[in-house]
Amino acid sequence: MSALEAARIIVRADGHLLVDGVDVVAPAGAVTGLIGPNGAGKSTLLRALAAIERPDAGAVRFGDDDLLALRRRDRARLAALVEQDASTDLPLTVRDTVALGRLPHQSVFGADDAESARVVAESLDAVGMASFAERDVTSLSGGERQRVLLAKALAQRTPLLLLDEPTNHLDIAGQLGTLALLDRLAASGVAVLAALHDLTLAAAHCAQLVVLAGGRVVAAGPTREVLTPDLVERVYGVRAAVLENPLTGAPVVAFAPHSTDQEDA
Ligand SMILES: Nc1ncnc2c1ncn2[C@@H]1O[C@H](COP(=O)(O)OP(=O)(O)OP(=O)(O)O)[C@@H](O)[C@H]1O
Repeated sequence: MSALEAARIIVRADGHLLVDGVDVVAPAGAVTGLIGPNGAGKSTLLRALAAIERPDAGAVRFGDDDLLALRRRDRARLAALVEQDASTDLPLTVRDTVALGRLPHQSVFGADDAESARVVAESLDAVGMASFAERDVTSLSGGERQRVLLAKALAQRTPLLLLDEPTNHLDIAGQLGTLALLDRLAASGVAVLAALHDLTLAAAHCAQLVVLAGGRVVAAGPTREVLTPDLVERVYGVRAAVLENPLTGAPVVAFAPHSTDQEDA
């Protein structure tokens, strides 16, 4: 099984250094969390890893493949990116939107239509959107749209899945369902790298974390080692305690409100 291995990634825009020499490893069979404050560079990094916007320097490998050197179609068979709040302005049905994820696998002769239809149906089912298949995608709520975009990435059937805030807009059941789905994909051998804001969700589902701040990796490694009160205070400027979820034993992050921060210190 292959791992995503990105080294010394640099992204500049308009004279600003947005990603500054970042190394990331995301192994197959695990969900790796990418965390960090607003503006840390998470989305920029994910877009660079997927070569949506090519990095100015650095290497992105998946197993034996150099992702930056591959043709777009070949890369799209290896890596899928679910972008944050990606627009779904095309007036397509939900089914046809998800079917776009099959394009990298389709021959010009269209001989795999039945297979594609099956994968699209399975992908919609996996995100609980099967009953929306004929709806116009522009009529969906934010959370429904988010699920459809995830289904489109699932339909790509890639061994590497990159996700930018996949729980955005989702209610708590949707958030837990999405993370459970990522767990299942990882268990089937997929390498999953997900930018997440909710530290408790990240702690419960990610075997390892990469912490980004100011375009740099400030910590990386096994979640229980990385996610400490000190790290949270250093990176987010918020006082925190890492507790144990009484239902699961997983870490739960509790925060001190900003207003009492100084008095209690
Ligand atoms: N063209 C640009 N010129 C200058 N700065 C930019 C440009 N594009 C993005 N940025 C800045 O780069 C930084 C990283 O943005 P990015 O969207 O990658 O952060 P993020 O970690 O995903 O944040 P969030 O958690 O808010 O989604 C931000 O401060 C953003 O304002």
